[in-house]
Amino acid sequence: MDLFSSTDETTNLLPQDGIVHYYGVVFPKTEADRFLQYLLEHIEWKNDEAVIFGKLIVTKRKVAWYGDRAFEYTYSNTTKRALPWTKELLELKKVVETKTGETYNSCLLNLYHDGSEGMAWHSDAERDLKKNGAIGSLSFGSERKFAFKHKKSSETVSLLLEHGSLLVMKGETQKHWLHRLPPTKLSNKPRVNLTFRTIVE
Ligand SMILES: O=C(O)CCC(=O)C(=O)O
Ligand SMILES: [Fe+2]
Repeated sequence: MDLFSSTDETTNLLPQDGIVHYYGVVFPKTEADRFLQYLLEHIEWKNDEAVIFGKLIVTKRKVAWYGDRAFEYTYSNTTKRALPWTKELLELKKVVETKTGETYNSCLLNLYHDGSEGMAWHSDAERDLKKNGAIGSLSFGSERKFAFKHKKSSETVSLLLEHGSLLVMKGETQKHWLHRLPPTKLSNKPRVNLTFRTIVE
């Protein structure tokens, strides 16, 4: 047995101040291909908007938000309302809940059309999110690098998020670490990411 395999769910990728587990590929290729196609075609993709220094910024990356109820969720100074789950999203949620041993009541989806689109350093610790709640992240499509940076020491940890893979961030990860999806010249294909979260009211 490979003792330090990154797909071993007991291996914490962070050296301290948080917990990140990479489960590797959790869907067979044909199933992952089918989910990618479904997500590209049937999710209600919208341009992501942010208000930065009072200016409205519209990103190329597209987003969608689904949940148990029509939750309102605020980030980057804009408010979004969750859509009701689809059958397929509930199927994916079930897989993430079973594998991670956690429950979730909402999901933020991101569509990166190609490697020119990414997401800048941030942490997911908005007011609406459960404090230290687990975030389960599924990736479909183009394989992309994902990186963590410690807020104080600037230490970084990075990994590749494969087609059909699962990652979980939990404990104090959001409090102490930033994460990002760097843009890359290595990809000209789309990627869809789903982050399952817990919203508190
Ligand atoms: O695309 C990813 O893998 C990460 C997305 C992310 O960090 C987020 O939605 O907050
Ligand atoms: Fe994030």
